[in-house]
Amino acid sequence: MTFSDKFRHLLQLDHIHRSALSQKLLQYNTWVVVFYSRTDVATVTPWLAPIVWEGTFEPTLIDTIYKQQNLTIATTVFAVGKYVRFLRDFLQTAEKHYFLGFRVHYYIFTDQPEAIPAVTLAPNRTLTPIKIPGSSRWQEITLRRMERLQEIIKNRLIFEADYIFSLDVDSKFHGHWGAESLGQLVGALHPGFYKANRQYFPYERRPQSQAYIPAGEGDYYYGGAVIGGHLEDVYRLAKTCKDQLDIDASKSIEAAWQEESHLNKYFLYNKPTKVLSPEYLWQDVQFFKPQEVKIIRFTQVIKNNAAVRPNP
Ligand SMILES: CC(=O)N[C@H]1[C@@H](OP(=O)(O)OP(=O)(O)OC[C@H]2O[C@@H](n3ccc(=O)[nH]c3=O)[C@H](O)[C@@H]2O)O[C@H](CO)[C@H](O)[C@@H]1O
Ligand SMILES: [Mn+2]
Repeated sequence: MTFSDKFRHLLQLDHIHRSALSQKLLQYNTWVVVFYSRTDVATVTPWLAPIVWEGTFEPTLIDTIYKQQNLTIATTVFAVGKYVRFLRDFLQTAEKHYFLGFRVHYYIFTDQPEAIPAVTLAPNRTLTPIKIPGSSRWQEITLRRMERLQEIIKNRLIFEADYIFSLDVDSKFHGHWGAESLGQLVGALHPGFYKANRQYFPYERRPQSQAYIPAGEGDYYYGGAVIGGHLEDVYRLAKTCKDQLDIDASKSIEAAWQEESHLNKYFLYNKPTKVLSPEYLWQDVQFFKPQEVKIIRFTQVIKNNAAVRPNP
């Protein structure tokens, strides 16, 4: 193909994409787009990453744009021991709200593949069970996710997906979660601390830990239940956190909130390019819904820790 052939080909492609898009893009009023904003919450970080709140974006528009790219969203979920009981609700509600119309590939890490419920998935959506050993400590299960995550991205997902989300299984979807959440590196504001002064963030405060964040530092407190982004970026995050967790383990120190503490340390020095508001990480225990939260999209269900965890 000569240069001019290639150029003509690109122009044709561009034309096809534009005409396919234009119909859908015209489906809403332009004034809505021009005035889309919120004044009651911060919608951008000091490093100009969007903070995704309801009312700051047009879901159909964003989904339409990203659908042109024919993306696959890998979604990794751990369900070890008694946590397999959360899978049915997680999957059933994900099929109602999560990346509808996109190719989604769930990877379920579990010690009991036979206990994965048969949930009907929409076309273009698949589920792969991955057998891993159980553990007698819940802390070990949650922090080992980083190791598994970097392994599976390197060995498998780079061939199978474009973006990844790692999500807690003790959760349910209640509202739209689509392409507005995509970005190079994505974190979610923990619902318990998004209005707190950073001196109250439960960062790891012991200098002996690799997750240590000194007083007077820190942007936000991110929840460990939602991590997302491009495969390469999440690989770097998972690999770094795994290495830091190993160093801590060799000194017999476990950070205050296990991998969540290391995640917060990582995000302090590697800023997310997009931040999800607590709409994307709510907790049913917080039954009071403040005014700024217009919609709850994904929430941690109430669980009896003593009944589901292998240890206190
Ligand atoms: C809302 C939020 O940000 N939650 C974080 C928080 O507590 P959580 O109370 O949400 O932690 P959790 O008990 O839900 O454990 C995190 C996840 O590990 C998996 N799991 C855990 C135990 C088990 O026996 N089997 C099993 O499969 C499962 O996918 C679960 O969703 O702190 C944890 C680390 O301490 C994680 O960072 C969680 O993401
Ligand atoms: Mn959880």
